[in-house]
Amino acid sequence: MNINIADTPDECAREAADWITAYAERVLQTRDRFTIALSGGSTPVALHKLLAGAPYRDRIDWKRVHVFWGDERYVPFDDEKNNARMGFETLLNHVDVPSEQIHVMDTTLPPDTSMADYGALLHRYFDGHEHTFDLVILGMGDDGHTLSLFPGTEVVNEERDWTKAFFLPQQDMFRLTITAPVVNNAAAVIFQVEGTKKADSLKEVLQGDYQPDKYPSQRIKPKTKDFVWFLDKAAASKL
Ligand SMILES: O=C1O[C@H](COP(=O)(O)O)[C@@H](O)[C@H](O)[C@H]1O
Repeated sequence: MNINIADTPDECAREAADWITAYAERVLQTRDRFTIALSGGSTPVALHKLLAGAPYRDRIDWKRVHVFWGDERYVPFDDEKNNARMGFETLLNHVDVPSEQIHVMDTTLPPDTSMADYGALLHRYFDGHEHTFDLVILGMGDDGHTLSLFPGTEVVNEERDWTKAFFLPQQDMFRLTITAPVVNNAAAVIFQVEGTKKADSLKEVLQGDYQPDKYPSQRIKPKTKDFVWFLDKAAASKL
């Protein structure tokens, strides 16, 4: 695991964009496709916008990229809280990924059906392969959640199923998510975490006792050496 600390959120996004671009170029030299899981929330916006513009956009062969999401809020696609909508507006509307290679978590189906379908899709893509995704991009909430693995929820401890849907009472909504086993078998994983409000949880996640029910990001322990935390100084201030 590597920890990269940038002075500002903009620098943090730029360093993550540099890393992702170099890594995607490297993977596509020897393989015909690049599979990536995007995160939601607000942190990835700056990163996406960088990847969608020069010089990054032109260094990645987007026609060979297959896009997935790590998690979704169960709201319609055009709702401002929808993670996939954000991914399209900030990145996918500006690069050349074939539409059949973009796999949103469907919020028009019942939540369990949507996640059963998504799990089946992931198994079709990755069964028989050494790794799952080539890259999973993760964020972390102020409370230490990642994906839709929230403190105190059963899904944090999921060992078998690759996807889950569940109702999150504190947000009064269903959540759709991939689970720790699929992330921990990815070829590369990065976290992007910014801001003072995340500093306390981040310290616990990285340096505290192992308490994944309280700090679900601790469940992410990929086998790969390509595991990088991109932090800004504010998020890293308590380390
Ligand atoms: O709800 C979510 O929150 C986390 C963190 O979001 P941020 O706004 O603090 O960057 C995000 O990683 C996750 O995908 C999203 O669904």
